[in-house]
Amino acid sequence: MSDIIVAVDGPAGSGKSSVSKEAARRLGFAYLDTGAAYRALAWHCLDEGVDTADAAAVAARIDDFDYAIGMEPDRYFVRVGGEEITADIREPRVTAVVSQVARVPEVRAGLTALFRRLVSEHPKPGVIVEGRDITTVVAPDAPVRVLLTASPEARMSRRSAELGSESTESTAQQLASRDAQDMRVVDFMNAAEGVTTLDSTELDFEQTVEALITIVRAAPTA
Ligand SMILES: Nc1ncnc2c1ncn2[C@@H]1O[C@H](COP(=O)(O)OP(=O)(O)O)[C@@H](O)[C@H]1O
Ligand SMILES: Nc1ccn([C@@H]2O[C@H](COP(=O)(O)OP(=O)(O)O)[C@@H](O)[C@H]2O)c(=O)n1
Repeated sequence: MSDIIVAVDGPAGSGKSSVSKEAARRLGFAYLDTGAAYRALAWHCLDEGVDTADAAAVAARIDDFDYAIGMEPDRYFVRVGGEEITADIREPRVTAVVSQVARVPEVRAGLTALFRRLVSEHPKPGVIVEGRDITTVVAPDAPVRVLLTASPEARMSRRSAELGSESTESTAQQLASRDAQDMRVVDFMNAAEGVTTLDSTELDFEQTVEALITIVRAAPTA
């Protein structure tokens, strides 16, 4: 059982994955990227020829979804049915349909149960769990809950720098449209009661990691 659960939510490109992974590494904690599971299920649907716009067809895939994820910050991997798909789930064709998969209630219920099991089974002294609904749905009782934000301009320029090849304009459009679709399901733009907002717009990567670690260390149970 992980003692300290650190819940981190925020919009696309705010730095959730990279900052959470590095903070977990320095704290000796595990790290759970929940977006990877939604991406992996979307990849699986595409692989099986399932129409991702068909909610019932997508929901039918959740019960036998054979998913594995690395929660060691230095040994991150994603597998479905034993096949390693760590890089595949970041492909634009997956990113384009992941919000359709994530809006299906049966998918959210199934993956939420999976995340809670993974968090409870991990042997590290703590775990940082990042996504969109961790502070509100997956782990609302976590002793540390953070909303990681950044201005739309900062998020878009970070994401387009990361993707390199695509034009900044199309990256910005895709990011904004995915956030808008995701916001219909769960609010990750406004901090829920008791959630600390960490705005990284004016912080570099190192400063953001340090700020998150400071919040974790200041928590009563940490
Ligand atoms: N504070 C920051 N300043 C500059 N770049 C950052 C900062 N935080 C994260 N990044 C970079 O921005 C990109 C997007 O971060 P990522 O962790 O993938 O975001 P998210 O998981 O929220 O979508 C990555 O290349 C990451 O290294
Ligand atoms: N807790 C979560 C995490 C991700 N998601 C969905 O999964 C998608 C991919 O999440 P991600 O964290 O990999 O996205 P990025 O912000 O890293 O691009 C999001 O666009 C949401 O549709 C979700 O619904 N709930």
